[in-house]
Amino acid sequence: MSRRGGPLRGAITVPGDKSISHRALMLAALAEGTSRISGFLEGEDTRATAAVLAQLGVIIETPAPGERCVHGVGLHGLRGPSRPLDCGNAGTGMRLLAGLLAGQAFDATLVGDESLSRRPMRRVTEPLVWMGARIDTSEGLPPLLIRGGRRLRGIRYESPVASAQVKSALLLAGLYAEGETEILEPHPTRDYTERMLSAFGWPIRFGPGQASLTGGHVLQATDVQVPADFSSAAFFLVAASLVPGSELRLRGVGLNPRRTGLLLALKLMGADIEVLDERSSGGETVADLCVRHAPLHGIELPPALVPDMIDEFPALFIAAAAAQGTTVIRGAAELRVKESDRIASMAAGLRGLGVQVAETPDGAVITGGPLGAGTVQGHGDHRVAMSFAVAGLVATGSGVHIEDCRNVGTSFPGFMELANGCGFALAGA
Ligand SMILES: O=C(O)C1=C[C@@H](OP(=O)(O)O)[C@@H](O)[C@H](O)C1
Ligand SMILES: C=C(OP(=O)(O)O)C(=O)O
Repeated sequence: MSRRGGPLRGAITVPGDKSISHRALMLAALAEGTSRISGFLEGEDTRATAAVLAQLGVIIETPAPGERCVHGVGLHGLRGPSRPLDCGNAGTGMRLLAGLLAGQAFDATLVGDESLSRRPMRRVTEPLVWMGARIDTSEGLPPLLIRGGRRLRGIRYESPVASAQVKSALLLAGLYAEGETEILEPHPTRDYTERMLSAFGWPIRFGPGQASLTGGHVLQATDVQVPADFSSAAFFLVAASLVPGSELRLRGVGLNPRRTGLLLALKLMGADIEVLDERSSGGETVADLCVRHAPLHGIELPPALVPDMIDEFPALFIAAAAAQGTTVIRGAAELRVKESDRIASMAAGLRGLGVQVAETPDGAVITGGPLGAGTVQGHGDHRVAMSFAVAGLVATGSGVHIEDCRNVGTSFPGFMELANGCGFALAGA
């Protein structure tokens, strides 16, 4: 249940970046030597990836919360698992591991929860098969049975979908392939895999929308400092923009340009967000973000921003609903194949709060106005649930009751405590 609270004030640090945490574990596992990861996201998704790697014989210690010490086994040191490997709710975990496992000597099966079991995997299995992998699926959905002992060869792949998960899966398979693996994207996506491969000493060429590497090198252990996750910061950027009197500082947020589309979108809507103390940490730009309340107005979202804010749409839907005027979102059909169909989930929830939303196949038209009280479905989707927690801050009357919101810990453990600590009024069931 989320109700109107006080203005949002203070300085907070949201948990570590999910994308970087998954990748750090995987590359550290395949490296020679011991890598230390700090700022690691203690979320269910990234812990599932750690558990999968442990099942493959990698020793991963937890010296303290948010820290991991990974004893790398080298590129060919993983051990075949005796049971299916459970990726939980994590699309990133399953798709990247599919690439990593395609080049192993053993068979492995990747499984996931109910939501992950509905998500499309053909986008990775098809190009992996072109590289020589053998993967059995039913209708392109999990589980994925990945056969070992295959000889992979590099391919040049023009991906039809702007997806860092597809790109990363192929790059990980490319570590095991003969010759060059090259991926071209229709729109540049987050380049964490490329940057991290380079930090682990693997030669790689990459630029916006393109990455290539050859097999036959070695990953050398290194330490990884994970910045705070922009996608988790996003809920607070919207919340503090909406609640009068708010002034909130978000510390050490990762500002990879392929992640910060929401910052630009909110600024176009009139938000007051200052980027302070910009610095470099572990090869990524991080900064503090200071957000103050400001009246927001609707916009036509530039479609070019879509891939740079793909996980922030649920939060944007709330900003648009509380803004003055109409917001038009196009070119975001990918939202339909996330943890839930995020266009449908957000539209249905907002309509339940009295907001006018017209769904389109690849977006929505949202007419801003007052938000009423009501019950909404979280659809077991962490970002949908947290977005409606933000909606509760500006809803009238008894606030917003959110059902099916148990897995917020997928990406944001401790959300409720952190949010209540800076002015939210969230209560558990
Ligand atoms: O590579 C990654 O870490 C991610 C890529 C994006 O997915 P797609 O590759 O499907 O766009 C994003 O939605 C997901 O949360 C994390
Ligand atoms: C889509 C997301 O993650 P994943 O694809 O890893 O499940 C997300 O965190 O919003």
